[in-house]
Amino acid sequence: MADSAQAQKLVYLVTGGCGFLGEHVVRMLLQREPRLHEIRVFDLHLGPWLEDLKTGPVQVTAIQGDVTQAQEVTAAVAGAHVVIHTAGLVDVFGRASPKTIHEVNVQGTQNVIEACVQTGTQFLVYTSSMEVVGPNTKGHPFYRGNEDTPYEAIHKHPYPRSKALAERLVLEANGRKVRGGLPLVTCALRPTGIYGEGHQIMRDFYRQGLRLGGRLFRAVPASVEHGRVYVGNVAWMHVLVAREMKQRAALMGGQVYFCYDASPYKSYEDFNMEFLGPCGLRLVGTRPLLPYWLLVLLAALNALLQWLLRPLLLYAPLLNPYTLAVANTTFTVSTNKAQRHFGYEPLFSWEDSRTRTILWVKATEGSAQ
Ligand SMILES: NC(=O)C1=CN([C@@H]2O[C@H](COP(=O)(O)OP(=O)(O)OC[C@H]3O[C@@H](n4cnc5c(N)ncnc54)[C@H](O)[C@@H]3O)[C@@H](O)[C@H]2O)C=CC1
Ligand SMILES: C[C@@H](CO)CCC[C@@H](C)[C@H]1CC[C@H]2[C@@H]3[C@H](O)CC4=CC(=O)CC[C@]4(C)[C@H]3CC[C@]12C
Repeated sequence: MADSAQAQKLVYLVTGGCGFLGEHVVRMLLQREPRLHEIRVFDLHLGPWLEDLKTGPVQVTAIQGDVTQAQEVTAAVAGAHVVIHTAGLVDVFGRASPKTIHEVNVQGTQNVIEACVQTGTQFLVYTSSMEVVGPNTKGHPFYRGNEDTPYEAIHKHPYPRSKALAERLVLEANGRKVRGGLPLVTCALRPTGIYGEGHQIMRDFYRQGLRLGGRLFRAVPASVEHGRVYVGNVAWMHVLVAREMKQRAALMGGQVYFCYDASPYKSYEDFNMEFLGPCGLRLVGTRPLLPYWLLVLLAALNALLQWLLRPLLLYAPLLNPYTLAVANTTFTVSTNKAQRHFGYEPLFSWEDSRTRTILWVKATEGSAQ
C-alpha cells in the first residue's frame, strides 16, 4: 500500500471472518482485491469452508483466536496492512451476559486498536451498526435519515450500547501514531439489518413458518419501515473503504458511513416475505393479528421467563421488549455519503440480492411448496 513494491502484496486481517458478514467479506476480498497477497481470517470458531480457499493464489491463513485476548490479537495483526474488524457478539436475545457483550464488542475493539498502534498497522475498518444511532428507547422514528440527521440516541440494551462505545473508540483512534510514526486511519460502517445468504434469523423465520403449516402471523404494522441491506453490498463497502482509505485518508479518516443499497423500504416482516413468499410461506393478516399492548405483555412475559429460568436453562425467544421495540419503530436510511466519499455503488441490484437470498433459503431446508 505504501509503495509500489508493497502495492502488489497486501496483507489483510478480517476478524470475525467466519461469521455471516465476515465470510462474505473474505470471499469478496478474494474476488475483488487484486493486490491481495495474504488474507488472515481470525475467529473464535473457524469454518470448514476455509479449507477450500487455501488452494487459490492468495495465501489464506486461518487463525483461531479471541478478540478479548490482547496478545492473540496483536500476534494476528502484526504485519497486516489493513484490519477489517467485523468480530462481535450479536446478541439482542439475552443469550450472553451484558458483561460478555461488553468484553467482546468494546474490549475486543480496544484490543484491535492497540494492536494496530503497537504493530504499525495503519488502516482499520470497523463494522459498526445502525444500532449505535437507534431506534431509541423513546420509539422516535428515524425516517430515511443520513449520517448527519439529528437523533436522540439513547442506549439501554447491552448490544447497541457496546456498539456505540466501540464505534467511538474507533473514531477517536483516528490519527493516533502507529509504530513507525504514521497516523492510524479509521472508518466505521453502519449496516442496517443485514440479509442474504447465511442469515440465521431468516432461517429461523423460515423454519417457524414451516412448523406453522406454511404461515407466519403479522405482528408489526406494514407502515413501520425497517432498513435492510444485502450482505454482498455490505461486504463490498468494506472492501472499497479498505481500498480507498489510504488515498483519501484526510476525507475518510474518522468518518462513519451507513451501509445502503436499493433494497426497498418495508416493514421487517414484509421485507422477509420477499424471500419467504417465493419459498412457499404466507404472511397472515394485513394488520397485526394481536393488539400492540398484548405483544408488549408477551414480550415482557418472555423477559420474565428468561430471568426465572436462567438458573435451569437458556430461554431466548425472538420476541422480547427490545426486539419488539426495534421491529416496531421506523428506522431507514437515505444517503449517498459512501458514493461521494469513496465512489461506492452497490455491486448487487435489488433483483440480484433478492434472487440470491431466495435460492439460499430454498437450498437451506427445501421449499415449503
Ligand atoms: N447481522 C446484522 O444484521 C448486523 C450486524 N452488524 C455487525 O456486523 C458484525 C458481524 O455480524 P454478523 O456477521 O451478523 O454476526 P455473526 O455472529 O455471524 O459473526 C460474528 C463473528 O464474530 C466471531 N466472534 C464472536 N466473538 C468473538 C471473539 N471473542 N473473538 C473472535 N471472534 C469472535 C463469531 O465467531 C462470528 O464468526 C458484528 O460486528 C455486528 O455487530 C451490524 C449491523 C447489522
Ligand atoms: C416482533 C417479531 C414478530 O415477528 C419480530 C422480531 C424481529 C426481530 C428479531 C428483528 C427485528 C429487527 C432486527 C434487528 C435490526 O435489523 C437491527 C440489527 C442490527 C444489528 O447490528 C444486529 C442485529 C439487529 C439488532 C437485528 C436483530 C433482529 C431484530 C431485532
